[in-house]
Amino acid sequence: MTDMALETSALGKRYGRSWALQECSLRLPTGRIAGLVGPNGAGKSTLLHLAVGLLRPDAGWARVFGQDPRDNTEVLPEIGFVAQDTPLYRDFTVTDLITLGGKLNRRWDAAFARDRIAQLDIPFRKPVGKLSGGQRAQVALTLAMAKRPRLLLLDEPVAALDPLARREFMQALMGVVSESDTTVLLSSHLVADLERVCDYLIVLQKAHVQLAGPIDDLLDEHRTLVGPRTEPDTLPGVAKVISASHTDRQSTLLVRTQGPPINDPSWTQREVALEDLVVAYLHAGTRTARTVSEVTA
Ligand SMILES: Nc1ncnc2c1ncn2[C@@H]1O[C@H](COP(=O)(O)OP(=O)(O)OP(=O)(O)O)[C@@H](O)[C@H]1O
Repeated sequence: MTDMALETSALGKRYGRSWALQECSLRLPTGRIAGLVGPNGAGKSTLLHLAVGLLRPDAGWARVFGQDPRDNTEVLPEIGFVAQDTPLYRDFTVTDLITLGGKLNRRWDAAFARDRIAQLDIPFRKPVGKLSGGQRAQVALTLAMAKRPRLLLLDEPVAALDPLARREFMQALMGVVSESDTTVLLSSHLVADLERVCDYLIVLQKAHVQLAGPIDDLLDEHRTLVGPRTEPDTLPGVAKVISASHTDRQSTLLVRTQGPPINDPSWTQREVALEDLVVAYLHAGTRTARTVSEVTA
């Protein structure tokens, strides 16, 4: 029995001559709520589709709870997936979809689905196509959860929602997850939303994983240093300079630390905000287009 909900090794997917995802090695432990962040075209949907077995890798492998989702249909009931734009049968009512879910899924908690839709005050008898975007997103999440999956993959579930609906959706997601032992991987462009609910982060840029790990560890391992203008190749206690900006007199560095604490008095140290960390790695990714960090479990 593995304690990894999702594990990939050198995973890659190519369209023609372009890699949509390349050399992706990740280990997402069970019980995490992980955010997958990256700009348009970074490879987020591709990774999620590979994880659910909807795409075949051109390199490497993906395993969900230790099994290849393409070869092992037994693992599919363990995975709930809500694709981008929450595609649902638009002429079906919520009641129809709950009934359909019962016919298509081995393990199906219709009572949970009905209770949650009633709590959210979403009409059961209206065609789904006539619901608001926020209501449709909630219906899609409810149906995915009614499957009682052990891994829930959500591709930009809040993209269509206004800020209030977004916040409500994220709170609902946290509530639902805290009542079960579901591992969640959700993609979004909005780091602030992810920060509120996620305890694990994966940053993708140009088909490559730039950074991955538990958010607390990532924040612990990085510092902003402000000091006299310099362009240092090495600094004691620094594994890597991720980003640097300079004025005439002063340099500001975002660094990944290593080993003993940095105690050079010429540098003032600050903790790093998650958004700044993500932005620094995305900029670093545009410069190198290669992985700049090993992936930590
Ligand atoms: N079916 C396809 N055929 C050809 N290229 C594709 C296909 N699907 C994705 N791509 C390309 O693969 C790359 C990664 O796309 P992907 O949809 O995974 O990115 P994403 O990070 O989810 O983007 P977004 O935030 O815009 O949804 C992009 O360059 C995209 O154009």
